[in-house]
Amino acid sequence: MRVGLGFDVHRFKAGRPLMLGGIEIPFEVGLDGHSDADVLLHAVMDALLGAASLGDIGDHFPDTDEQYLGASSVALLRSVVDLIHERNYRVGNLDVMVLAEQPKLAPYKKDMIHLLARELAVDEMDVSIKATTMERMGFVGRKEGIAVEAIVLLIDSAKER
Ligand SMILES: Nc1ccn([C@@H]2O[C@H](COP(=O)(O)O)[C@@H](O)[C@H]2O)c(=O)n1
Ligand SMILES: C[C@@]1(CO)OP(=O)(O)OP(=O)(O)OC[C@H]1O
Repeated sequence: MRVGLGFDVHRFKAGRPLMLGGIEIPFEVGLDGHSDADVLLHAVMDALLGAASLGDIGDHFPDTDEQYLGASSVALLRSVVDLIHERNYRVGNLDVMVLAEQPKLAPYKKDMIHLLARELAVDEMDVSIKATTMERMGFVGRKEGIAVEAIVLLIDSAKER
């Protein structure tokens, strides 16, 4: 078994949709980024890549490459999951912590869990998404952006046979 840690931060930006966990969330601003800026999926990808010692998302999808301009993070996640499966790993479980003063994410967690379970090929019980404010402290507390931490367990399928 191998464990991986992911962390990402994106700044709020007006005029963009807010993509989080593959879901478009109704909110007054979105997040800035080269891709669709789905900070939650970015942290999940880094956790998966980290668990497999495959670098980070910047190594795989450089923000200097035009092909990733406006890219769907769900599409990027699919290629990361393919890499993981090619190396005979399967996901054991995923735990995500979203740090966001706004918006309230509770109504959207079920949809995010459904999407992540489908993309990671695991049961919904193996995906956990939690959210917290920063009690108005720091950049999250000032509503400048959203930060996400993710931790994932990979299981070596070859060793299970
Ligand atoms: N963006 C957020 C932040 C928090 N929640 C939910 O509210 C609970 C209380 O948050 P505190 O930061 O005040 O402890 C938290 O446990 C989450 O259930 C949320 O949905 N979206
Ligand atoms: C996803 C990529 C590539 O489009 O761009 P961003 O959306 O800016 O995201 P970030 O987490 O800053 O870094 C990874 C990038 O290479």
